[in-house]
Amino acid sequence: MFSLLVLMCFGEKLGEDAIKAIESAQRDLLLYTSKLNVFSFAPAITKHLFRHRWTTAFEMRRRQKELYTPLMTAKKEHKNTSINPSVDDPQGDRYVYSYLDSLLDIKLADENCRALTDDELVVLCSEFLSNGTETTVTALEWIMASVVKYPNVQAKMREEIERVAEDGSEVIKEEELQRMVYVKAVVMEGLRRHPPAHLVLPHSVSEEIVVEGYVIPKNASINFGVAEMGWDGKVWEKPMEFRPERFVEEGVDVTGSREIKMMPFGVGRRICPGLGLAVLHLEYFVANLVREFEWREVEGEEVDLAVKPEFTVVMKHPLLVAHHSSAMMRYLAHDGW
Ligand code: HEM
Repeated sequence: MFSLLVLMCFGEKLGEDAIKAIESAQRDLLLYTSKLNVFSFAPAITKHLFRHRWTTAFEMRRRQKELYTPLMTAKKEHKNTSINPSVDDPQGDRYVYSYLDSLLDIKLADENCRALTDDELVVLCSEFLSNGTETTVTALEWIMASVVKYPNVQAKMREEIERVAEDGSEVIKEEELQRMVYVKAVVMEGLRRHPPAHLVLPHSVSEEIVVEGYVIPKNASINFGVAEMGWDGKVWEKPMEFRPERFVEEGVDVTGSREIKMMPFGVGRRICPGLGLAVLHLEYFVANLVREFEWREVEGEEVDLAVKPEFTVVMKHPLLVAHHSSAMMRYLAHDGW
């Protein structure tokens, strides 16, 4: 998943070592972020009181910039030379149009049409990589945990996949996914029951407002209990049960434009810009994993749904599973094993 996002971000296929270095710098900074919350309170003072934290974070960002700079420079050079990807790169595996290309095209209209600075590019690419991978990987782990814990759900998914996907094809195609109603419902139920983010990013109130008798003053920082919304017994029947059928029967709007029953991606102006990509990745990985393998609990290692808050809310005990090739299982079943 990380390699895929690095390709989408920088538009270059990097070697394993380069990807590992970017991933490690990214993860160190991400895990350190919780230590930086102290700076939201009286930063002029806390910056001195917690000087060590400040310099450590600064050093981590410097390391990241060191890794990104050659990639940014190469991209700028490509843009300045008139490379025609279809001629210079007929296989299309060197010059992929990327997130960085779109950032380099930006001109800030209210700041004399200036381009983004290198520091701004580093922060935005870093945000893209961490927001785009940690969340999706966490969601995938939780969904697969439910697939293992509820064999009836897994069997129903496999039946749908075998019915819809073309026989003998290497992977399930995007247009086939669109016809897999139950796979989509499993992904939605996973995001409702185990949203990777239990809160959204902090939002600020632009005008004083009264909500159900509570005054929320202008400029207050507010947040929303995303997980609790998805578990609300007044809205969801038996909310703690993992029952994808509820989405087959009713469907749901996760963008908040029609209703807000769950909001794993936030809603409104600051809704997650990666929503479409994340849902596509989740459906794609879950469907292909279930098509290729049968997933079971390891004997004596029951799937444990305890949570641990990190950058996202992850499984406290990472998923440990046994898997067997589906083709092999069909062969053994056919031979009466
Ligand atoms: C299952 C996967 C994902 C979940 C659950 C998720 C969830 C969220 C949430 C809750 C927010 C905060 C919204 C708010 O503050 O109102 C957010 C913001 C964001 N997400 Fe995602 N996200 C996912 C995948 C992705 C992907 C794949 C990308 C990019 C490739 C991405 C990029 C971002 C960015 C850049 C922001 C910040 C937007 C802003 O500051 O306005 N996310 N995401």
